[in-house]
Amino acid sequence: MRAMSAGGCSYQFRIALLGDAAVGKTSLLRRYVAGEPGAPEPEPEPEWAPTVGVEFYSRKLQLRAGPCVKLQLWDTAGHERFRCITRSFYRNVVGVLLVFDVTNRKSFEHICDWHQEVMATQGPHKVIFLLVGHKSDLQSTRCVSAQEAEALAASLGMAFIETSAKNNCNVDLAFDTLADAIQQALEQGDIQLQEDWGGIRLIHKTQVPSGPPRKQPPGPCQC
Ligand SMILES: Nc1nc2c(ncn2[C@@H]2O[C@H](COP(=O)(O)OP(=O)(O)OP(=O)(O)O)[C@@H](O)[C@H]2O)c(=O)[nH]1
Repeated sequence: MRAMSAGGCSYQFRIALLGDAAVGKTSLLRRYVAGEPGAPEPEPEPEWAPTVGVEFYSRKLQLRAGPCVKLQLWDTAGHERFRCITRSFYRNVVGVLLVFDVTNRKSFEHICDWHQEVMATQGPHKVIFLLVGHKSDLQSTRCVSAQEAEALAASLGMAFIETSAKNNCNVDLAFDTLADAIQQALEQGDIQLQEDWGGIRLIHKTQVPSGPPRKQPPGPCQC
């Protein structure tokens, strides 16, 4: 199925960011949301405060394949004490960014546990994952190489991207890549729209051709 719309969005994709506490999930999301054309000036960076439960963000995105989608973005707390709250959200997402900090080996080692958590609670719907190695600006204290992260991503059947909220490196690329993969899975029938599932929602049914697809991104930065 393929729906298109003139001005509004065709679909809403619900996406969650998961990973250990303090890996940078909130910073990555805030950077992404602040990058939307016409978005208000970002608030000054607050002192670091852990996320409590789940916080919600959204951004519109013109997909490479044509349609405009609304991404509903769920920022989950990484701390164990919020796990029973965050776990209840996994069933209703179509995409997950699994985030670790390239300077924190434990956060990388816990990626399989995060993946397993989602797989165990996801229900009948397919979830598209992306592995994100965050804080790539901190090269001198890095302790997870891109090669090992790529190998892990390949073994789990997902792509891998390194990002930095501080340098604004690959932030848009990470979300674009995940959204494009979801759209592709939808077009190929690997994911289906279902009334009782909030992972993907059809929000415009008008069959009016959409505008031109967005320009190709310049490619990943090498930070
Ligand atoms: N150097 C560097 N620091 C970052 C980056 N992104 C986030 N940080 C810092 O990492 C710390 C944790 O960031 P958060 O975004 O709050 O982490 P989180 O994963 O949302 O944490 P929880 O809400 O506890 O799960 C903060 O001090 C941020 O300033 C980055 O790209 N580079």
